[in-house]
Amino acid sequence: MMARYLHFRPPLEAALLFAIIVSAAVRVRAFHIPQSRPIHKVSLHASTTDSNNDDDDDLWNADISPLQQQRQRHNSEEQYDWTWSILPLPEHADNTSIAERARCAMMSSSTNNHHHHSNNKQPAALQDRCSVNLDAFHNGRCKAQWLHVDPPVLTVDNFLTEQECDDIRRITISPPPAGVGRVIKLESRLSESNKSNNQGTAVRLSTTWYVRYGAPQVAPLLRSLMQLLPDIQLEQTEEVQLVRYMGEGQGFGWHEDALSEQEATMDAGGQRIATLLVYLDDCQDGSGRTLFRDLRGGGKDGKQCRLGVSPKKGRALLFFPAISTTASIVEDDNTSTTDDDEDNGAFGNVYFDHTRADHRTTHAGEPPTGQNGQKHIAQLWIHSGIHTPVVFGRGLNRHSEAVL
Ligand SMILES: O=C(O)CCC(=O)C(=O)O
Ligand SMILES: [Fe+2]
Repeated sequence: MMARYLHFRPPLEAALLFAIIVSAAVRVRAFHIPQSRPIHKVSLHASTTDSNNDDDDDLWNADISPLQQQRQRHNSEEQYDWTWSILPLPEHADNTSIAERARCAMMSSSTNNHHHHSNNKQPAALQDRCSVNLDAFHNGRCKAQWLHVDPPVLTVDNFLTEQECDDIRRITISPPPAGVGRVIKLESRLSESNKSNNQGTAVRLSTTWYVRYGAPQVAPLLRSLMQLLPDIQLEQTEEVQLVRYMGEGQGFGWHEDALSEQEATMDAGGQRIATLLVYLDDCQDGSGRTLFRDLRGGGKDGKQCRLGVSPKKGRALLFFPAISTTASIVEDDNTSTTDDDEDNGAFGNVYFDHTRADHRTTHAGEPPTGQNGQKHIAQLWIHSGIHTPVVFGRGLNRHSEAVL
Protein backbone atom coordinates (compact mmCIF):
# COMPACT_ATOMS: atom_id res chain seq x y z
CA MET A 1 0.00 0.00 0.00
CA MET A 2 2.78 2.37 0.95
CA ALA A 3 4.61 1.51 -2.21
CA ARG A 4 1.58 2.25 -4.28
CA TYR A 5 1.19 5.67 -2.79
CA LEU A 6 4.75 6.74 -2.71
CA HIS A 7 5.65 5.37 -6.11
CA PHE A 8 8.85 3.84 -4.88
CA ARG A 9 11.01 2.56 -7.63
CA PRO A 10 13.96 0.20 -7.54
CA PRO A 11 16.86 -0.11 -7.36
CA LEU A 12 18.33 2.29 -4.83
CA GLU A 13 17.63 1.19 -1.33
CA ALA A 14 19.60 4.07 -0.01
CA ALA A 15 17.48 6.49 -1.98
CA LEU A 16 14.41 4.80 -0.62
CA LEU A 17 15.56 5.21 2.93
CA PHE A 18 16.45 8.81 2.23
CA ALA A 19 13.03 9.43 0.73
CA ILE A 20 11.33 7.99 3.78
CA ILE A 21 13.35 10.14 6.11
CA VAL A 22 12.83 13.29 4.05
CA SER A 23 9.16 12.59 3.61
CA ALA A 24 8.67 11.99 7.32
CA ALA A 25 10.61 15.14 8.18
CA VAL A 26 8.72 17.15 5.62
CA ARG A 27 5.39 15.90 6.78
CA VAL A 28 6.03 16.90 10.33
CA ARG A 29 7.37 20.32 9.42
CA ALA A 30 5.35 21.14 6.36
CA PHE A 31 2.00 20.49 7.88
CA HIS A 32 3.03 22.00 11.18
CA ILE A 33 1.40 19.15 12.97
CA PRO A 34 2.24 19.16 16.65
CA GLN A 35 3.07 15.96 18.47
CA SER A 36 -0.17 16.12 20.38
CA ARG A 37 -2.28 16.07 17.27
CA PRO A 38 -3.35 12.56 16.35
CA ILE A 39 -2.69 11.65 12.77
CA HIS A 40 -4.26 8.68 11.09
CA LYS A 41 -3.25 7.41 7.76
CA VAL A 42 -6.16 6.61 5.56
CA SER A 43 -6.29 5.00 2.20
CA LEU A 44 -9.12 4.86 -0.23
CA HIS A 45 -10.36 1.69 1.36
CA ALA A 46 -9.54 2.25 5.00
CA SER A 47 -11.71 3.89 7.59
CA THR A 48 -10.56 6.62 9.86
CA THR A 49 -10.56 5.83 13.53
CA ASP A 50 -11.63 9.21 14.86
CA SER A 51 -15.21 9.09 15.92
CA ASN A 52 -15.50 12.15 18.13
CA ASN A 53 -17.56 13.83 15.50
CA ASP A 54 -21.32 14.08 15.62
CA ASP A 55 -21.78 16.56 12.85
CA ASP A 56 -23.82 14.68 10.32
CA ASP A 57 -23.95 17.71 8.08
CA ASP A 58 -20.36 17.00 7.42
CA LEU A 59 -20.06 13.79 5.51
CA TRP A 60 -16.41 14.30 4.80
CA ASN A 61 -15.80 13.92 8.46
CA ALA A 62 -17.84 10.82 9.01
CA ASP A 63 -16.24 7.60 10.02
CA ILE A 64 -16.53 5.98 6.62
CA SER A 65 -14.20 5.54 3.73
CA PRO A 66 -13.39 8.68 1.79
CA LEU A 67 -14.74 7.16 -1.39
CA GLN A 68 -18.03 6.48 0.26
CA GLN A 69 -18.04 9.94 1.80
CA GLN A 70 -17.44 11.32 -1.63
CA ARG A 71 -20.51 9.68 -3.11
CA GLN A 72 -22.72 10.63 -0.21
CA ARG A 73 -21.51 14.16 -0.21
CA HIS A 74 -22.31 14.59 -3.84
CA ASN A 75 -25.83 13.35 -3.33
CA SER A 76 -26.45 15.53 -0.32
CA GLU A 77 -25.03 18.57 -1.99
CA GLU A 78 -27.69 18.63 -4.66
CA GLN A 79 -29.98 19.89 -1.93
CA TYR A 80 -27.85 22.86 -1.15
CA ASP A 81 -27.77 25.97 -3.15
CA TRP A 82 -24.08 26.46 -3.67
CA THR A 83 -24.36 29.55 -5.74
CA TRP A 84 -22.01 32.33 -6.49
CA SER A 85 -23.11 35.15 -4.28
CA ILE A 86 -21.62 38.06 -6.06
CA LEU A 87 -21.80 41.19 -4.01
CA PRO A 88 -24.12 43.66 -5.69
CA LEU A 89 -22.11 46.81 -6.15
CA PRO A 90 -23.96 50.13 -6.13
CA GLU A 91 -24.99 51.09 -9.64
CA HIS A 92 -24.17 54.76 -9.21
CA ALA A 93 -20.60 53.83 -8.42
CA ASP A 94 -20.08 52.41 -11.88
CA ASN A 95 -17.36 54.77 -12.90
CA THR A 96 -15.23 54.42 -9.84
CA SER A 97 -12.67 51.76 -9.13
CA ILE A 98 -13.70 48.34 -7.92
CA ALA A 99 -12.10 48.97 -4.55
CA GLU A 100 -14.17 52.11 -4.15
CA ARG A 101 -17.31 50.31 -5.23
CA ALA A 102 -16.67 47.50 -2.82
CA ARG A 103 -16.06 50.05 -0.08
CA CYS A 104 -19.39 51.71 -0.89
CA ALA A 105 -21.14 48.38 -0.76
CA MET A 106 -19.62 47.60 2.56
CA MET A 107 -20.44 50.94 4.02
CA SER A 108 -24.06 50.18 3.29
CA SER A 109 -23.83 46.64 4.59
CA SER A 110 -25.32 46.38 8.04
CA THR A 111 -22.62 44.15 9.38
CA ASN A 112 -20.09 46.85 8.83
CA ASN A 113 -21.72 50.06 9.92
CA HIS A 114 -19.62 50.12 13.05
CA HIS A 115 -16.66 50.96 10.88
CA HIS A 116 -16.25 54.64 10.24
CA HIS A 117 -13.36 54.82 7.91
CA SER A 118 -15.15 56.65 5.17
CA ASN A 119 -12.05 58.50 4.07
CA ASN A 120 -10.04 55.38 3.79
CA LYS A 121 -9.86 53.77 0.38
CA GLN A 122 -9.45 50.35 1.91
CA PRO A 123 -12.77 48.53 2.23
CA ALA A 124 -13.82 48.19 5.86
CA ALA A 125 -13.82 44.43 6.02
CA LEU A 126 -10.25 44.42 4.78
CA GLN A 127 -9.05 46.98 7.25
CA ASP A 128 -7.66 44.51 9.71
CA ARG A 129 -6.39 42.05 7.19
CA CYS A 130 -3.67 42.78 4.68
CA SER A 131 -4.39 45.45 2.15
CA VAL A 132 -5.48 44.30 -1.27
CA ASN A 133 -4.70 46.21 -4.43
CA LEU A 134 -7.80 45.29 -6.39
CA ASP A 135 -7.37 48.06 -8.90
CA ALA A 136 -4.23 46.42 -10.22
CA PHE A 137 -6.30 43.34 -11.02
CA HIS A 138 -9.44 44.81 -12.47
CA ASN A 139 -8.52 45.94 -15.93
CA GLY A 140 -8.52 44.68 -19.51
CA ARG A 141 -7.11 41.29 -18.67
CA CYS A 142 -8.17 40.62 -15.12
CA LYS A 143 -11.51 40.66 -13.44
CA ALA A 144 -11.78 41.01 -9.69
CA GLN A 145 -14.92 39.93 -7.93
CA TRP A 146 -15.97 40.38 -4.39
CA LEU A 147 -17.89 37.25 -3.45
CA HIS A 148 -18.41 37.88 0.24
CA VAL A 149 -17.94 41.04 2.25
CA ASP A 150 -17.21 39.98 5.79
CA PRO A 151 -15.27 37.78 5.98
CA PRO A 152 -13.90 38.89 2.64
CA VAL A 153 -13.73 36.30 -0.13
CA LEU A 154 -12.46 37.52 -3.46
CA THR A 155 -11.59 36.09 -6.83
CA VAL A 156 -9.45 37.49 -9.62
CA ASP A 157 -9.92 35.94 -13.05
CA ASN A 158 -6.85 35.73 -15.27
CA PHE A 159 -4.61 36.34 -12.31
CA LEU A 160 -2.26 34.07 -14.24
CA THR A 161 -2.27 33.54 -18.00
CA GLU A 162 -2.95 30.12 -19.50
CA GLN A 163 0.72 29.82 -20.34
CA GLU A 164 1.74 30.64 -16.77
CA CYS A 165 -0.71 28.04 -15.46
CA ASP A 166 0.64 25.41 -17.87
CA ASP A 167 4.21 26.20 -16.85
CA ILE A 168 3.41 25.70 -13.18
CA ARG A 169 1.32 22.61 -13.81
CA ARG A 170 4.14 21.00 -15.73
CA ILE A 171 6.10 20.79 -12.47
CA THR A 172 3.83 17.89 -11.52
CA ILE A 173 4.83 15.90 -14.58
CA SER A 174 7.64 13.42 -14.24
CA PRO A 175 10.41 14.19 -14.98
CA PRO A 176 10.01 17.85 -13.95
CA PRO A 177 10.92 20.49 -16.54
CA ALA A 178 14.40 21.98 -16.72
CA GLY A 179 15.13 24.80 -14.35
CA VAL A 180 12.65 23.78 -11.69
CA GLY A 181 15.38 22.28 -9.54
CA ARG A 182 14.49 20.12 -6.63
CA VAL A 183 10.81 19.58 -5.97
CA ILE A 184 9.43 17.71 -3.00
CA LYS A 185 6.44 15.54 -3.68
CA LEU A 186 4.16 14.29 -0.95
CA GLU A 187 1.23 11.96 -1.23
CA SER A 188 -1.26 13.25 1.25
CA ARG A 189 -3.61 10.79 2.80
CA LEU A 190 -3.93 12.32 6.18
CA SER A 191 -6.82 12.49 8.43
CA GLU A 192 -6.02 14.85 11.19
CA SER A 193 -8.08 16.22 14.00
CA ASN A 194 -8.71 19.87 13.46
CA LYS A 195 -8.59 21.23 16.95
CA SER A 196 -8.87 24.84 15.98
CA ASN A 197 -12.51 24.52 15.03
CA ASN A 198 -13.56 21.37 16.82
CA GLN A 199 -14.45 19.74 13.60
CA GLY A 200 -13.00 16.39 14.26
CA THR A 201 -11.36 14.82 11.32
CA ALA A 202 -10.45 16.52 8.09
CA VAL A 203 -9.85 14.06 5.32
CA ARG A 204 -7.44 15.00 2.62
CA LEU A 205 -6.52 12.91 -0.40
CA SER A 206 -4.23 14.65 -2.80
CA THR A 207 -0.65 15.02 -3.91
CA THR A 208 1.37 18.09 -3.01
CA TRP A 209 4.54 19.41 -4.61
CA TYR A 210 6.63 21.93 -2.72
CA VAL A 211 8.32 24.28 -5.12
CA ARG A 212 11.46 26.29 -4.44
CA TYR A 213 11.11 30.07 -4.34
CA GLY A 214 13.76 30.22 -7.05
CA ALA A 215 11.93 28.04 -9.60
CA PRO A 216 11.26 30.25 -12.64
CA GLN A 217 7.86 28.61 -13.14
CA VAL A 218 6.48 30.22 -9.98
CA ALA A 219 7.96 33.66 -10.60
CA PRO A 220 4.83 35.10 -12.25
CA LEU A 221 2.73 33.83 -9.36
CA LEU A 222 4.97 35.37 -6.71
CA ARG A 223 5.15 38.61 -8.70
CA SER A 224 1.37 38.81 -9.01
CA LEU A 225 0.96 38.05 -5.33
CA MET A 226 3.22 40.94 -4.39
CA GLN A 227 1.18 43.22 -6.62
CA LEU A 228 -2.13 42.07 -5.20
CA LEU A 229 -1.01 42.34 -1.56
CA PRO A 230 1.33 45.32 -1.70
CA ASP A 231 2.00 45.52 2.02
CA ILE A 232 3.34 42.05 2.55
CA GLN A 233 6.90 40.97 2.12
CA LEU A 234 7.82 37.87 0.22
CA GLU A 235 9.46 36.59 3.41
CA GLN A 236 5.99 36.18 4.91
CA THR A 237 5.01 33.54 2.37
CA GLU A 238 5.35 29.79 2.44
CA GLU A 239 6.82 28.21 -0.67
CA VAL A 240 4.34 27.58 -3.45
CA GLN A 241 2.52 24.32 -2.96
CA LEU A 242 0.96 22.62 -5.94
CA VAL A 243 -1.90 20.32 -5.17
CA ARG A 244 -3.35 17.72 -7.50
CA TYR A 245 -6.59 15.84 -6.94
CA MET A 246 -6.99 12.87 -9.22
CA GLY A 247 -10.49 11.73 -9.93
CA GLU A 248 -13.57 11.57 -7.86
CA GLY A 249 -11.95 9.89 -4.90
CA GLN A 250 -9.73 12.83 -4.04
CA GLY A 251 -10.58 16.03 -2.26
CA PHE A 252 -10.08 17.91 0.96
CA GLY A 253 -12.74 17.89 3.68
CA TRP A 254 -13.88 20.78 5.85
CA HIS A 255 -10.98 22.53 7.48
CA GLU A 256 -9.48 25.85 8.33
CA ASP A 257 -6.17 27.11 7.05
CA ALA A 258 -5.40 28.94 10.29
CA LEU A 259 -2.79 27.21 12.42
CA SER A 260 -3.13 26.38 16.06
CA GLU A 261 -0.78 28.04 18.46
CA GLN A 262 1.49 25.00 18.64
CA GLU A 263 1.57 24.69 14.89
CA ALA A 264 2.59 28.25 14.30
CA THR A 265 5.96 28.14 15.92
CA MET A 266 8.02 31.25 15.58
CA ASP A 267 9.91 29.59 12.75
CA ALA A 268 6.73 29.09 10.82
CA GLY A 269 6.27 32.85 11.00
CA GLY A 270 3.16 33.06 13.16
CA GLN A 271 -0.39 32.72 11.95
CA ARG A 272 -1.55 32.29 8.37
CA ILE A 273 -3.32 35.56 7.67
CA ALA A 274 -4.14 35.07 3.99
CA THR A 275 -4.72 32.18 1.61
CA LEU A 276 -4.26 32.68 -2.09
CA LEU A 277 -4.93 29.79 -4.39
CA VAL A 278 -4.91 29.72 -8.16
CA TYR A 279 -6.79 27.14 -10.18
CA LEU A 280 -4.54 25.72 -12.85
CA ASP A 281 -7.22 24.01 -14.90
CA ASP A 282 -10.89 24.08 -15.68
CA CYS A 283 -12.67 21.17 -14.10
CA GLN A 284 -15.41 19.29 -15.85
CA ASP A 285 -18.99 20.42 -15.31
CA GLY A 286 -18.10 23.00 -12.70
CA SER A 287 -16.79 20.32 -10.33
CA GLY A 288 -13.80 20.73 -8.05
CA ARG A 289 -15.13 23.82 -6.33
CA THR A 290 -13.76 25.34 -3.18
CA LEU A 291 -16.72 25.39 -0.81
CA PHE A 292 -17.40 27.72 2.10
CA ARG A 293 -20.31 26.82 4.35
CA ASP A 294 -20.05 29.15 7.34
CA LEU A 295 -19.84 32.60 5.83
CA ARG A 296 -22.43 34.81 7.39
CA GLY A 297 -24.36 37.90 6.62
CA GLY A 298 -23.73 37.51 2.92
CA GLY A 299 -27.16 36.28 2.03
CA LYS A 300 -30.51 37.86 2.68
CA ASP A 301 -31.88 37.70 6.26
CA GLY A 302 -28.36 37.40 7.61
CA LYS A 303 -28.63 33.70 6.87
CA GLN A 304 -25.64 31.50 6.68
CA CYS A 305 -24.11 31.88 3.29
CA ARG A 306 -22.79 28.95 1.35
CA LEU A 307 -20.44 29.73 -1.42
CA GLY A 308 -18.88 27.52 -4.07
CA VAL A 309 -16.03 28.89 -6.13
CA SER A 310 -15.57 27.01 -9.39
CA PRO A 311 -12.13 26.33 -10.75
CA LYS A 312 -11.28 28.34 -13.84
CA LYS A 313 -7.84 28.25 -15.31
CA GLY A 314 -5.93 31.30 -14.05
CA ARG A 315 -8.51 32.32 -11.46
CA ALA A 316 -7.20 33.28 -8.03
CA LEU A 317 -9.18 32.89 -4.83
CA LEU A 318 -8.24 35.02 -1.83
CA PHE A 319 -9.52 34.82 1.73
CA PHE A 320 -8.27 35.42 5.24
CA PRO A 321 -8.10 32.47 7.65
CA ALA A 322 -7.19 34.72 10.58
CA ILE A 323 -7.92 38.29 11.52
CA SER A 324 -6.14 40.90 13.56
CA THR A 325 -7.59 41.20 17.05
CA THR A 326 -7.62 44.97 16.70
CA ALA A 327 -10.62 44.49 14.42
CA SER A 328 -14.09 45.21 15.69
CA ILE A 329 -15.78 41.87 15.70
CA VAL A 330 -19.43 41.42 14.92
CA GLU A 331 -20.81 38.30 16.48
CA ASP A 332 -23.91 36.72 15.12
CA ASP A 333 -24.94 34.29 17.80
CA ASN A 334 -28.04 33.04 16.03
CA THR A 335 -26.16 31.57 13.19
CA SER A 336 -23.26 30.23 15.16
CA THR A 337 -22.09 26.99 13.68
CA THR A 338 -19.62 26.40 16.42
CA ASP A 339 -22.07 25.78 19.24
CA ASP A 340 -19.81 23.33 20.95
CA ASP A 341 -16.99 25.78 20.65
CA GLU A 342 -17.66 28.23 23.39
CA ASP A 343 -14.56 30.30 23.06
CA ASN A 344 -15.44 33.19 20.81
CA GLY A 345 -18.28 32.46 18.47
CA ALA A 346 -16.98 32.95 14.97
CA PHE A 347 -13.43 33.41 16.11
CA GLY A 348 -10.91 31.19 17.73
CA ASN A 349 -8.86 31.84 20.78
CA VAL A 350 -6.53 34.74 20.76
CA TYR A 351 -3.41 33.09 19.55
CA PHE A 352 -0.33 35.17 19.03
CA ASP A 353 0.76 38.01 16.85
CA HIS A 354 -2.56 39.62 17.67
CA THR A 355 -4.44 37.29 15.40
CA ARG A 356 -7.40 35.01 15.84
CA ALA A 357 -8.59 32.22 13.60
CA ASP A 358 -11.72 33.14 11.71
CA HIS A 359 -13.84 29.99 11.82
CA ARG A 360 -16.19 31.45 9.24
CA THR A 361 -13.56 30.72 6.60
CA THR A 362 -13.92 26.96 7.08
CA HIS A 363 -13.79 25.46 3.60
CA ALA A 364 -13.39 22.26 1.62
CA GLY A 365 -11.91 21.25 -1.73
CA GLU A 366 -14.46 19.42 -3.81
CA PRO A 367 -13.16 16.55 -5.93
CA PRO A 368 -13.07 16.83 -9.70
CA THR A 369 -15.60 14.72 -11.53
CA GLY A 370 -15.55 13.02 -14.88
CA GLN A 371 -13.34 10.43 -16.47
CA ASN A 372 -9.72 11.17 -15.70
CA GLY A 373 -10.93 14.28 -13.90
CA GLN A 374 -8.08 16.27 -12.42
CA LYS A 375 -7.89 19.43 -10.39
CA HIS A 376 -4.65 21.32 -9.91
CA ILE A 377 -4.17 24.33 -7.69
CA ALA A 378 -1.21 26.46 -6.68
CA GLN A 379 -1.43 27.57 -3.06
CA LEU A 380 0.29 30.35 -1.24
CA TRP A 381 -0.06 31.06 2.43
CA ILE A 382 0.91 34.40 3.88
CA HIS A 383 2.00 34.54 7.50
CA SER A 384 1.79 37.30 10.05
CA GLY A 385 5.56 37.12 10.53
CA ILE A 386 8.64 36.06 8.64
CA HIS A 387 8.30 32.45 7.56
CA THR A 388 11.39 30.27 7.76
CA PRO A 389 11.32 27.83 4.84
CA VAL A 390 12.01 24.34 6.15
CA VAL A 391 10.54 21.97 3.63
CA PHE A 392 13.77 21.56 1.66
CA GLY A 393 15.86 21.61 4.77
CA ARG A 394 16.87 24.69 6.65
CA GLY A 395 18.80 27.06 4.40
CA LEU A 396 18.20 25.05 1.24
CA ASN A 397 15.34 27.14 -0.03
CA ARG A 398 15.49 30.90 0.34
CA HIS A 399 13.02 33.68 -0.33
CA SER A 400 15.89 35.65 -1.81
CA GLU A 401 16.16 33.15 -4.66
CA ALA A 402 12.76 34.17 -6.02
CA VAL A 403 12.93 35.69 -9.48
CA LEU A 404 10.86 38.82 -9.01
O1 LIG B 1 -8.87 22.28 -3.19
C1 LIG B 1 -9.40 23.31 -2.83
O2 LIG B 1 -10.27 23.86 -3.52
C2 LIG B 1 -9.01 23.94 -1.53
C3 LIG B 1 -7.68 23.48 -1.01
C4 LIG B 1 -7.45 23.89 0.39
O3 LIG B 1 -8.30 24.40 1.03
C5 LIG B 1 -6.14 23.69 1.05
O4 LIG B 1 -5.24 23.05 0.45
O5 LIG B 1 -5.95 24.18 2.17
FE1 LIG C 1 -7.57 25.17 2.87
